[in-house]
Amino acid sequence: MLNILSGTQVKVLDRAYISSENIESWQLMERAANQFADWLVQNFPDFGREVIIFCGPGNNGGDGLAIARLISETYKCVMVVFFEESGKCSADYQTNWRRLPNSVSRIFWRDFQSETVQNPIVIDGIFGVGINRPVEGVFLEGIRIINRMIGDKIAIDVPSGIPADDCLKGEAVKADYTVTFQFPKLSLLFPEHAAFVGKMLLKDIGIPEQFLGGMSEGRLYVQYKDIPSMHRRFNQFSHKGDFGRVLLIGGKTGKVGSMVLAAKATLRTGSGLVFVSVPSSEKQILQISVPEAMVADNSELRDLSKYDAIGIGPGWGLEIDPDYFAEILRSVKRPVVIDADGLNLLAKYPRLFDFVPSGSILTPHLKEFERIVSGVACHRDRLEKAMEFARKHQIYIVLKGAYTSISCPDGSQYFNSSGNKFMATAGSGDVLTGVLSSFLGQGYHPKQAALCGVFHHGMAGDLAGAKKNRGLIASDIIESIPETFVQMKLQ
Ligand SMILES: NC(=O)C1=CN([C@@H]2O[C@H](COP(=O)(O)OP(=O)(O)OC[C@H]3O[C@@H](n4cnc5c(N)ncnc54)[C@H](OP(=O)(O)O)[C@@H]3O)[C@@H](O)[C@H]2O)[C@@H](O)CC1
Ligand SMILES: Nc1ncnc2c1ncn2[C@@H]1O[C@H](COP(=O)(O)OP(=O)(O)O)[C@@H](O)[C@H]1O
Ligand SMILES: [K+]
Repeated sequence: MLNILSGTQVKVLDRAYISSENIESWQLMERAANQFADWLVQNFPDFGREVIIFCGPGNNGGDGLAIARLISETYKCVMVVFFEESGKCSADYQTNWRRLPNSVSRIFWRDFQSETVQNPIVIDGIFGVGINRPVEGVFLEGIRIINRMIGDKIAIDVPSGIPADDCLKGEAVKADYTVTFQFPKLSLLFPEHAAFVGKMLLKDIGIPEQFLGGMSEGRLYVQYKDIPSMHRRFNQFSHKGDFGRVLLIGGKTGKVGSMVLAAKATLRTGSGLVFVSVPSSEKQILQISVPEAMVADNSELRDLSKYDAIGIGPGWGLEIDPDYFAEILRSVKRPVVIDADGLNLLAKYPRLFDFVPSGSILTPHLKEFERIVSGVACHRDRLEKAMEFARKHQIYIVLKGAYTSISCPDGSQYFNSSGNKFMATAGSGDVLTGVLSSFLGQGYHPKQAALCGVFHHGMAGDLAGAKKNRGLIASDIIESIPETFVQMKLQ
């Protein structure tokens, strides 16, 4: 797992690593520039296009200059636009300025005429994580020039203007791609910055993970390689009971489809027995749509101790008696998954939080979260509030969206890397409820259930999205869940 450090820690990390490896700081910059240049050459193979690189006065600009040198023999025309005379810039900027070959043209920002270039590749190296105040003056002009230009725009590390860990105040470069180094900077994961970051690419510059671990601030980025070892293994003699009995509660008239999706997803994630509680008028729909599931009648709801996991809320409606909900929560003696109307009921009747079993997993999307903790200013604020909430109630908050975050009662916060925009379609969240309930029922610790569940759900969405693109529907995610286990070679 990759630690996400704050912007101010990047310099500390750099220094510590450089001294432990006995290398020069420009050599680390060279690795970053090489990674960027390799990606550029592979992805933009029209070498006749002009490449314009905007270089600010710090190491982000230094990266830009190193990149200019590295690509100067591949692209026919490479130009550096600079803002300060080299003597006033960072030491590694100066080193790379001296190493610029003659074939790279250099132009002072005020003399640059953007109208004279046609469809260039524009590289933004004005500021990276070292930005420490809102941008104004010449650099703001630079950002505006980039934003006015027409071409492919690629930010080095961070789109200039965006603070590494906070929300943008003012203007910033609107990039199509951001190639970031070592770990994703926190602010690249904020929904408010989507139009600035574009597609994020993560490039390793060779600082070992354990090095970052020593500086951990409790924020981690979860990738494919982290997941298989988190799974429980089952043996050849495993039986239905080992894979868990799961109960799902929800699905009022007109919304029973949410229970159909959740039940199918629970089964596809490997649960042994799935029971569903829906209003009696909806039972038949459920039985016909999911013959593998059993419909729980009210008498079965009296003894909740026989279920290994319970998922509550999709399509439930807001008319549910809060005392009935409280009774369910009180009588379950283990963590539950709460989604959709389960969350809306908690927001409507906050006293219900007192009954939520510790270790439970709550899965709000941004709106649902805001109903629970009103007054959210931006994503930074949301993440802090989610963290506080998780600690206070000793629960897991799965804040859904791109880079879904998982805030844990122990103060750690994880960011998921799988998933895609095509999953923003009705019922995707119901599928997640099923996946999470299934892992809880299979005996996973709630943290493992949350991390594995969110990752597999996103990965299933990626597999389905590769075939269905924007035609993806929630059922496609369900059908792709088994492939996620096959690809990870899970037993
Ligand atoms: N391990 C890694 O990740 C690696 C990171 N690397 C790269 O280094 C980048 C970080 O470089 P960095 O620290 O030099 O900061 P950077 O963003 O270039 O700007 C700082 C300069 O701008 C100034 N300044 C700040 N705000 C300002 C404002 N609003 N308006 C005007 N000026 C402002 C500030 O000076 P000040 O005025 O505050 O004294 C300073 O001169 C990082 O993003 C990545 O690209 C790789 O090369 C190697 C490995
Ligand atoms: N742009 C995106 N990138 C990655 N995942 C996404 C994106 N948009 C939505 N998702 C995922 O799809 C699911 C949508 O859930 P939710 O908003 O509850 O949908 P619904 O209420 O329609 O079931 C969440 O798991 C979320 O993380
Ligand atoms: K930048």
